[in-house]
Amino acid sequence: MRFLKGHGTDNDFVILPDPDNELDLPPARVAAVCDRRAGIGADGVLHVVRTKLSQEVVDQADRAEWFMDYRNADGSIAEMCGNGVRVFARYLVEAGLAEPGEFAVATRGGPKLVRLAADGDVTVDMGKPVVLGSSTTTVSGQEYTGLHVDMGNPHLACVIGDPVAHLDLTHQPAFDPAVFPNGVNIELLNAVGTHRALMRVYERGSGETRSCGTGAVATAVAAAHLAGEDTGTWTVEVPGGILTVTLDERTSYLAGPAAIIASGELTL
Ligand SMILES: N[C@@H](CCC[C@H](N)C(=O)O)C(=O)O
Repeated sequence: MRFLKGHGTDNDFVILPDPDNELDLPPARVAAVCDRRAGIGADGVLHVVRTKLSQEVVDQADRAEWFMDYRNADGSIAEMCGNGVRVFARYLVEAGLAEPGEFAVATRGGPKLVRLAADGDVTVDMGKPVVLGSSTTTVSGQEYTGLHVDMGNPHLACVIGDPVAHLDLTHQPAFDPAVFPNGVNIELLNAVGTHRALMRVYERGSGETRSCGTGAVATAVAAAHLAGEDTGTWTVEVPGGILTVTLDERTSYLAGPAAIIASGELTL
């Protein structure tokens, strides 16, 4: 079957076009595709399906023609992926499946409005982040406290004093399963200067990745909280590049580059 490969600030995805929702994608198959040695290699899969043909999101069919059925690298299902939806939008336009400009994409976290700019950036309206309190994580024996932020998917965003560049994120950081029964994406960040943060992330279902869009918004929320602010624009620097997050009274926006870099045939 045909596949494409794309990324947004090095958060990389295998795109599987399947308009009629005919593909069987058990976790082991997704994990095989995402394997960086024996497969194509990716942080996740963007399964492209017509919204009206997916029972899960058929109620969004009047808003969005296409459903981003997102899977993590281990094959688990996630509600939302901020970089994924930006790459998904880029794919739809390049494939002639959507008109350039503004349109909605169906996700398990609800329909997301995306906008493609002439400079190559893709912006997505991520909705209003929901802060649900605080919790802790432990990385290499060091405990950090952060904000529990719901972006459709769960996040724990911790502003820390230690330089994020020095953290060892090769292992799953510990977290409280009573707070996060379905797992959590963990962002560690340094707030630097005005409205700028350096972020690293350990993603649920994928391990450390070089970027995470929902995580960048959670990071901006945590940095804003630290500064005693609710609104504004934050630059979030991740190992894979730079994302821009805007928080306003009603919603949040995530902006950054998104590219399709390869296509081919895959033997599943
Ligand atoms: N990289 C994504 C988030 C992907 C899903 C996440 N791992 C989860 O399980 O919630 C992003 O850009 O937001």
